[in-house]
Amino acid sequence: MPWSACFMAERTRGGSGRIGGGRGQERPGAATAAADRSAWDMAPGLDVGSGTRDGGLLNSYEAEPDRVAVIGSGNWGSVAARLAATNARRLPYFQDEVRVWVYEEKLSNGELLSDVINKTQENVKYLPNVKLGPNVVADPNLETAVKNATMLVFVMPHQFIEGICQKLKGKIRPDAKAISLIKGMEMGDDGPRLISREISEQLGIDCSVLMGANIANEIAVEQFSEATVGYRDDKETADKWVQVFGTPYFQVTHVQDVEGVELCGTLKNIVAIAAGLVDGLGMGNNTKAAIMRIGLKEMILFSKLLFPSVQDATFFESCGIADLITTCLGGRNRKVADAFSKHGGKRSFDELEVELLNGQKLQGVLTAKEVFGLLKAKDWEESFPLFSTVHAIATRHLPPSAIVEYSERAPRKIVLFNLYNFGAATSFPVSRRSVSPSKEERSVPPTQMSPSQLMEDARQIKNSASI
Ligand SMILES: NC(=O)c1ccc[n+]([C@@H]2O[C@H](COP(=O)([O-])OP(=O)(O)OC[C@H]3O[C@@H](n4cnc5c(N)ncnc54)[C@H](O)[C@@H]3O)[C@@H](O)[C@H]2O)c1
Ligand SMILES: O=P(O)(O)OC[C@H](O)CO
Repeated sequence: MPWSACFMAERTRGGSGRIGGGRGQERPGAATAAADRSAWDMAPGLDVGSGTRDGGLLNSYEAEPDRVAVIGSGNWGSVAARLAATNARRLPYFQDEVRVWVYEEKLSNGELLSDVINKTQENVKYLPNVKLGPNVVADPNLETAVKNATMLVFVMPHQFIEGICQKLKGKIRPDAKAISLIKGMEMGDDGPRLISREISEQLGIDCSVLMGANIANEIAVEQFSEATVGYRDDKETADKWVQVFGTPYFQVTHVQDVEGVELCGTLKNIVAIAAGLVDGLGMGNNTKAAIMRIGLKEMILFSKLLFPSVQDATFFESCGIADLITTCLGGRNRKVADAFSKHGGKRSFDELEVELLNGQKLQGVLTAKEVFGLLKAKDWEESFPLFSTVHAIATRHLPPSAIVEYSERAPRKIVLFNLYNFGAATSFPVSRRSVSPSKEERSVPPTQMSPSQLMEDARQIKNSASI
């Protein structure tokens, strides 16, 4: 795609977004290492994103350039650091250094990962053969990694976020802004909690999200991609996040729908597991497209049941349909589910994750479990046959083939009622005996989560699913 076309594009829904405008400047005195610089890096005079063009951002940064810290250094964390470092070098309103917190580990040659990153500018374990940039500093100490940072980028597997937030309490600037690149959610005693909410509540700071069709290895080699920033009400900060990450090859827009954007990124991982399962079964494109369609429908319904404010249009941004497609075609969730399926469900996801991903982590299996916990609590399973079946397969209560046998047409209640009320099913196939749920189980979801139209949609899905 020619960059000129990108520059002309009107980008931001509900904003004044425009690509181009030509105010971008090389930061005076910025570290330069021509060998490490992309064409974009070398191109002062171009700017990207949807932020205020004519001095707005620059003026607001004159007092103190922002300092970006990246918390997490896996596959995507390393690419996020590379993007932020590129922009920190070239834009005057960012401090040059981008510090990255590294979960320290010893490599097979005995060296520490953070030492190697600092020596080679390369995350040899999680993003080999890609230079992160001369201004990236790897720091295994969480406290010093975030010291004085005004912009905190959270990017790690979601299961670790709670512990990290605990450690960060009292260590960050109270005026810091956060963004979560984490695709996942948590189930607390009080119900589901999005990761951005967890960060916000634990640390008392604003937290936006960035999600999109973003297979990290492709962005690392600067193939054209898009992403969506979701923000709550602080558009100025959303503009800044666009400046932190946007490049001509990584087009970032923003929408005022933080929950919608985050739930897209979170839920698509469950659908990707389903897509991998059908791949492993040797099924073709039609089957995978059907899985993606059903999955998208469940993503929309689930998101709106949880947050009625979620906007339909969000599902058509990069964070929605585009991420669903790329993950189902080429992501890690798909890859491991494919292997699980090929092994007939005899080897666990945990085992295959270790074998296939070299320390990288899946999010889909855990997310399916967390989402299923809520479906069960609300008696929503029948309205979410694909999500429920993925969980039953991943926990090896159904065979991989159940993904096509049960998605959107089978008596999910039977399977899951058996699973949770009478102990786990031990052999396949699962009986189709009808089991009536109790009165309590039939109770409708709480009214604050179920606008009448949504519940009507849910009822329609439910009816079409029953046999
Ligand atoms: N990789 C991608 O293509 C991609 C793209 C978009 C979003 N994401 C999302 O970004 C998030 C982070 O994924 P990633 O790809 O950067 O990571 P990853 O899966 O590549 O790597 C796992 C990371 O977890 C760290 N880790 C291991 N044990 C830990 C612990 N106890 N505490 C803290 N950290 C620990 C490892 O050091 C490593 O940095 C996930 O939510 C993922 O869904 C990933
Ligand atoms: O590799 P996955 O399955 O974790 O997906 C990666 C990204 O989320 C794709 O946008």
